[in-house]
Amino acid sequence: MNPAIPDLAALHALGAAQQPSYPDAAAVDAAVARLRSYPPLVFAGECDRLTDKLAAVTRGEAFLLQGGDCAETFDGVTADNVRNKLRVLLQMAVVLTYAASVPVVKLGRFAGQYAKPRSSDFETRDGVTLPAYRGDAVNGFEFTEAARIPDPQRLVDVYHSSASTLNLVRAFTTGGYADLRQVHAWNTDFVQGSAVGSRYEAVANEIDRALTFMKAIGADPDEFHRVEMHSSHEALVLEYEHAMTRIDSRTDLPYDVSSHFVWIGERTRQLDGAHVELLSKIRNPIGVKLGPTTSADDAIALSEKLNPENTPGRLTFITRMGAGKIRDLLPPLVEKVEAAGLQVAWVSDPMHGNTYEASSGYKTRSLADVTDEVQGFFDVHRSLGTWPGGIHVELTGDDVTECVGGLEDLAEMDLGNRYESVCDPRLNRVQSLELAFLVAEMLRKA
Ligand SMILES: O=C[C@H](O)[C@H](O)COP(=O)(O)O
Ligand SMILES: C=C(OP(=O)(O)O)C(=O)O
Ligand SMILES: [Mn+2]
Repeated sequence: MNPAIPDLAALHALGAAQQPSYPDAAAVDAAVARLRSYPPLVFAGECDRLTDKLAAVTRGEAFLLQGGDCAETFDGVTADNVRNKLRVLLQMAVVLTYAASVPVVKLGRFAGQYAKPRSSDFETRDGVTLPAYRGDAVNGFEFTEAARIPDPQRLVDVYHSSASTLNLVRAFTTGGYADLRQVHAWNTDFVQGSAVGSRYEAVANEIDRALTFMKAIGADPDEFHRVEMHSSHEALVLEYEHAMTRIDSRTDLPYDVSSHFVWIGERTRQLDGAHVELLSKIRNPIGVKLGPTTSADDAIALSEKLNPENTPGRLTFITRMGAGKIRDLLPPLVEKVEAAGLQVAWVSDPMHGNTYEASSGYKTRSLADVTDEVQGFFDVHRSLGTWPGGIHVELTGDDVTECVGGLEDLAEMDLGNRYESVCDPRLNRVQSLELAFLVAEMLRKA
């Protein structure tokens, strides 16, 4: 390990929030040793490419679409599931690119998104209290004492599940599934019959015409054959991220090779804490979630520590204020960070500030709030003359019933029909596409 990277004990000594309490230290050491022996999941050069793309976002020349599950599960690593997630991201990207004529940087919240910070360490059901579920990386979702014990072997399973997911994503995105000439084929099943499905079909028809025109004037159709899709997750469990941090042979610099992009969550962004320390050492492009308690000084200090060279593309601030607060809280933050001359990409997470509990007990979000936060984000950036650089969304390619609202008018009483998330409520495919059309409209005006 590069001497610049503190060892795990030193990191833990800094204080690390939201970590599992493993009962068996020897088993942790064994899992970490196993992970250290595994090959990288991504190549450092790919991370650099993503940094370059995010530099374009920082300059206002591209838009970031980051999306996927709140929490991936090991059981969810199936061909259908991965394909459906990819498909909705491709459809959204097409809508955004076409309607706004802006390059869209595609970043999946997948192939590693297995660890969850929680607001409480415990969960109580029918008078029984057990440790909270912290993601498949840590413990089991099943509500039993045995399942909820943190098991470090799960970190090894995270590696293998991420490898399978990434392998399939790479196959789909380079092997023809993501070919722009497939733009109609992505519009299948339940989406096709929806209002937003027909709107998409109209865009797809126009893209067809544009492709035919380009072919006629001699453009190489293979240009449209592949798509670049990157992976990302929250860097939460120190053992995993530390074991996957390696020295790049080209540059002799450390990269977290578990994902192209990793971010620090709202609950772990303490300036002198372990997560900020570890991510300050790696060379990947990174993000930090900024919630409503973030002061401009906090954001500036984070930028100085995480991006001391002020490299464009290195740092993305993902704001998640809530629809009711964004118009008040975002302006002073953006103003001061920009006045300090800091190079950051500004991205909106319109999900995490808008979660509430429905009367049925389900955690949910309303598409109206989600849209309103994104609108507020665009309004603030427009008034300050800064670039609204992207969206970070929890979504799925399936027809789930987790968030309310949208053109299908999903109501709170529908939530039980198909609520499958093991953590936060995700937009379903129709809601995701609807959001893409709304954001495309905002982008066009921006
Ligand atoms: O996204 C994940 C977080 O763990 C989540 O927003 C917190 O949810 P909780 O309040 O259910 O723990
Ligand atoms: C936990 C998450 O977000 P935040 O850190 O912003 O609460 C998340 O992205 O799932
Ligand atoms: Mn979440």
